[in-house]
Amino acid sequence: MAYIKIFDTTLRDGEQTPGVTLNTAEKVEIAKQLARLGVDIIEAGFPITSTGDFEAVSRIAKEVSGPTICALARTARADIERAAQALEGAERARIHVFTSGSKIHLEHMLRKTPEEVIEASVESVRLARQFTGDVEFSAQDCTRSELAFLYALYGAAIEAGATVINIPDTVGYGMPLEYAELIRNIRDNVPGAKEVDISTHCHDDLGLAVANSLAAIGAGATQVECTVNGIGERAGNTSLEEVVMALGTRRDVWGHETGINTRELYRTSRMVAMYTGVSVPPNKAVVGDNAFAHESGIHQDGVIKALETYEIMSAETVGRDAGVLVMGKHSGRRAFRKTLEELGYELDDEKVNVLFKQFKDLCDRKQKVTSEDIRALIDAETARVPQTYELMSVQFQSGTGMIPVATVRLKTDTGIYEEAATGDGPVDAVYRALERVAGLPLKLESYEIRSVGSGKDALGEVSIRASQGERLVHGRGLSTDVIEASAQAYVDVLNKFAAGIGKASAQQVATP
Ligand SMILES: CC(=O)SCCNC(=O)CCNC(=O)[C@H](O)C(C)(C)COP(=O)(O)OP(=O)(O)OC[C@H]1O[C@@H](n2cnc3c(N)ncnc32)[C@H](O)[C@@H]1OP(=O)(O)O
Ligand SMILES: CC(C)C(=O)C(=O)O
Repeated sequence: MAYIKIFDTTLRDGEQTPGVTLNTAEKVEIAKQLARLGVDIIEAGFPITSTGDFEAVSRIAKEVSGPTICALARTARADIERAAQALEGAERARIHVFTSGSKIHLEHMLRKTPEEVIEASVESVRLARQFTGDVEFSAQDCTRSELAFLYALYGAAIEAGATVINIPDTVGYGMPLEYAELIRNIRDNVPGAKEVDISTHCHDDLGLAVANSLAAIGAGATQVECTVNGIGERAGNTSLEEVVMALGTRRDVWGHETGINTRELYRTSRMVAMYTGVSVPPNKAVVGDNAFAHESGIHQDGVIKALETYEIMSAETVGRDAGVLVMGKHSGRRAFRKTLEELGYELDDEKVNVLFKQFKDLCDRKQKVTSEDIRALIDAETARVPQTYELMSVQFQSGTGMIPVATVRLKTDTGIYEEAATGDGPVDAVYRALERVAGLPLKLESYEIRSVGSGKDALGEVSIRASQGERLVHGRGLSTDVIEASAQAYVDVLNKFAAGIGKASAQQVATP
């Protein structure tokens, strides 16, 4: 079993995410959280970049204890001296010197010969060693570099004093088997490589950053560079939470351990998402909203019976609330009943079946059905009286410059009846049409509408009070369509009058 060092570069490569800038206070807060999380190394910044970056590294070096604090530098004296200056006061300091390894970078970007690159690297590593005994050396673009040059370059860097050699897949070009082979080759062919830490630094251009990092660990790498939520340049870096949970959940495969307190993973992810403004996609492994949510009936039935049927790790392990059942159109009766119980309702099978049907109908009309929606369905159902009148359909037309007109269709014991009427507004037109069908003049005493849940497909709940003579009745309707909810409330009133419910003495409702 090996100990895999977690090198977090959220504050350096993570901040290279297009559009992201963190201020010093935010960086210090994140660094403190990374220390609580238990990362081994925090790459706090690239101090030559700006005064702000220098200050952030400087404060983190002085204020954050536990992890080694690292600063990035090109193979340039000014970069290295600035990095060393920023790291003053750190409990443990590392300077990370980088150059490039590929022909493409040497010819087009650095415009240096291989010999010049080796010479600058050796000088820079030596200079960095004058400030700290912990020097990491990287050559960008290793996966597109010639092996012979990499052997010479890394060999020279180790000889000059590098204590960690990092093998970046800078452009996310490597394939897992190929990248593992590269790590193995460097380990076996670079003099001194077995005496230093070999590190991975992968980008996610082809969605393989985590897979490549794991493959490298399998080939002998002992340090993984990664970022919280996988943020970083272009498509981002290896996601810290994914690589850590892959190592932990499949210890049977990898046989390694990390120093990460996984219970801090979710909180760290939330903090980074909040400060960077880069939100986590819902389907993101480990920290996404849906990572421990179960929506379909068969899965829900499984996890209610035993969590391990559909969960390979528990939500609590990564610091989240237990897996949740998301009620939606794919949910089944078992999950629905469990949700009712959690909401505090104990209902018999018959009621559950009626509600389940209403719930499924609602799911067809509404994107997200919330607990509040379910509660509203239960309230409406439990307050239900015998259905003398059943609303079959309601249609209306209204608009600027036209008189609203509504057509309603009601079913009773004696048949189906339809009437149309105009009104001052669509609800008034609907109520007049209903009044005609029922043949029962009612006085509307009050009308209230409120939204249940949020969003444009929230349910509208309409409550009305209507009287006939001395009798006063309260009716309720619930629908994603507020006019339909208004009609339902009126029909509820009609049914209550028909059932003899009301404040005053019973009075027969006219049959249409
Ligand atoms: C793969 C990575 O993530 S690498 C890190 C990327 N991060 C950043 O670039 C941080 C933000 N960068 C910056 O603020 C600026 O680019 C600075 C301050 C670093 C440099 O700014 P400038 O001096 O204006 O240079 P500019 O950015 O235009 O060009 C980069 C220069 O660095 C050189 N360079 C690039 N990498 C290296 C290296 N590893 N070692 C030495 N020189 C290098 C380039 O060849 C180029 O030199 P040139 O101007 O002589 O052609
Ligand atoms: C500085 C190096 C390690 C880097 O960020 C890369 O190659 O992607």
